[in-house]
Amino acid sequence: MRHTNNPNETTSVRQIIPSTLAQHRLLVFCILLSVCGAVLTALVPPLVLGRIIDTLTLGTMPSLFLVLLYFAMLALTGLLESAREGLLTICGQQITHSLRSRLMAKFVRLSAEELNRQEPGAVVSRFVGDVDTVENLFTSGIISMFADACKILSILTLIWFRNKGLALIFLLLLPLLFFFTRHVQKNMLSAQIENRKAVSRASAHVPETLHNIRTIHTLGKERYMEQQYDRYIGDSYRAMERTNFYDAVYSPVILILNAVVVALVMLLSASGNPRALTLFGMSAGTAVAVMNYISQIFSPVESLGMEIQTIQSAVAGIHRIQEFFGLQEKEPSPSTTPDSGAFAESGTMDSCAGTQTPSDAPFVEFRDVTFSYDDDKLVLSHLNLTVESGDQLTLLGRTGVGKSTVFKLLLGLYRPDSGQMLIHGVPADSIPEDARRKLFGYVEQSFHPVPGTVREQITLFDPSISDDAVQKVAELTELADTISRLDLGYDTPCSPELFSQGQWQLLSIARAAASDPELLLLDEITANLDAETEQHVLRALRRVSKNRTVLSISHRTSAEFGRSYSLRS
Ligand SMILES: Nc1ncnc2c1ncn2[C@@H]1O[C@H](COP(=O)(O)OP(=O)(O)OP(=O)(O)O)[C@@H](O)[C@H]1O
Repeated sequence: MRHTNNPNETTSVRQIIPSTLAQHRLLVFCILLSVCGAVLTALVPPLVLGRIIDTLTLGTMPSLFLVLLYFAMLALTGLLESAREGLLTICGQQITHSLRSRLMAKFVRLSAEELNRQEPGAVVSRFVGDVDTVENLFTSGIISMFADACKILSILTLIWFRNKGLALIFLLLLPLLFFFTRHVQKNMLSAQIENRKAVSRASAHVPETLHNIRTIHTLGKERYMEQQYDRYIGDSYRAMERTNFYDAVYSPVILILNAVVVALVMLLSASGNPRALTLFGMSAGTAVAVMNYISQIFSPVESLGMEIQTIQSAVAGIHRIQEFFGLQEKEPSPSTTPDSGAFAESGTMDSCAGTQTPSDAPFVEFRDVTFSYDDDKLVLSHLNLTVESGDQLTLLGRTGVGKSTVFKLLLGLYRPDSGQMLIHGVPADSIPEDARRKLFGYVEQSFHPVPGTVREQITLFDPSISDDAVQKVAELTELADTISRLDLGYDTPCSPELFSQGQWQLLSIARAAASDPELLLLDEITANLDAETEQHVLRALRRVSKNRTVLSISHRTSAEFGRSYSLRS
């Protein structure tokens, strides 16, 4: 079933973009003003220049006003064009910000099943590549296309009033020029994509060769690896050649076309033929203005091709982002679930002692739980297990029997197919997010650092965890001395070489204990440690686990913690 936790949260690109633009009306107005202003002011200088030339050809001096007007209009056009670019960039950034915020809001609401199905690379490309294509839609897509279309139309209109013959030539020529430009751009793009693929294959080939150097020597595959590398480099070279060819051909073709059109119009206007003169006749000043317009009209036609490309990529990007917004979310908010009871009121476990939760309910109870990830593969069958407050229990069992699955059900990531998974008598999956951090402390096989300082590894940026609490857990885990010996103590930025593997695992325990959780979940935490470090970690763990409920997972045959429970398939 697909649903959204917050029904007011917009999850449609087609709504996010207009609502972002509506929030920045002044910005949008300024963009439109600068776009239209730049198009109109760019038309004036050639006209003024034409007038100056006409005045000069009559043997009189042009007025200072005309000369100043010419330069002022050139400057104004430049100013408006740079303002347009700047404002478009700001607008694109606003849209990028809105899209990424909504994508992140969606990401944290995704269900565990959906997260499992997602390729990490594909998710990252939604946030980065696809959002960038939507930003480009505004910075170099729709608005630029509108500006270029206005420019072409206004130049054509002006030429029509100045030289109908030239306007007719352009009406015939521009579609041909447009299709030629698109042809060149498409071929260049496909050559560039081929080149990028070939370069990335060649780049990957080098570390792969170094990584497998012993196997290559052992199997005598040096020649084969060399040939592969040559092939990738050859592909890249051929693709580059194609790009260079089109690049080299396009500009001369446009310049020659420009020159041919100018020459044709000049020849016809100077031919003296009365028929030709009705279409092409013009004064010297108009000739200068027209030549100016001819050179101006080619560049927007060239840009139009790229803008179409940008819009096509943005449409594909919007489609992919929309797909992401359609992914399955977690079950509805617990505040709407009647049996989430006391958890929903304050979001903490303290309230569980209240009258709404049955006082005799065990801390953790698997009540006849049956669970499978897919319909055909049963992982847990009719599991009955009770953990009382203060209990310390180790789950034992061979690999694949479902020990980690028990934790996932307990953390409320999945729902049992049948039976009930209860915490203090409340279904685990209906416990609010903020109550979970107070309720569970989770220690995994290895430490997963977050970017930040040593303190932030422990607090996970939770402002409610005080410096005293950080110090206390560091002492409990015997890390306090090690941390105080660091240059910046708790404020030392974290890097892999800062601690040994055992110390990282101690930091993991400190992190789990920092929020003073009621239940500690330990997932084979000593699996990667040597015997001595293991004893060290277990000692720290015993101190942290005092007066706490602990549920641990172990591959071993005997329990590291309290009593044991053997899971069987
Ligand atoms: N996300 C998932 N989607 C589908 N099947 C899964 C998923 N996670 C685990 N499984 C399957 O469920 C079964 C139990 O896995 P689980 O990780 O709970 O076992 P385990 O007892 O913790 O194993 P180990 O001790 O090796 O970590 C396995 O057969 C595994 O392939």
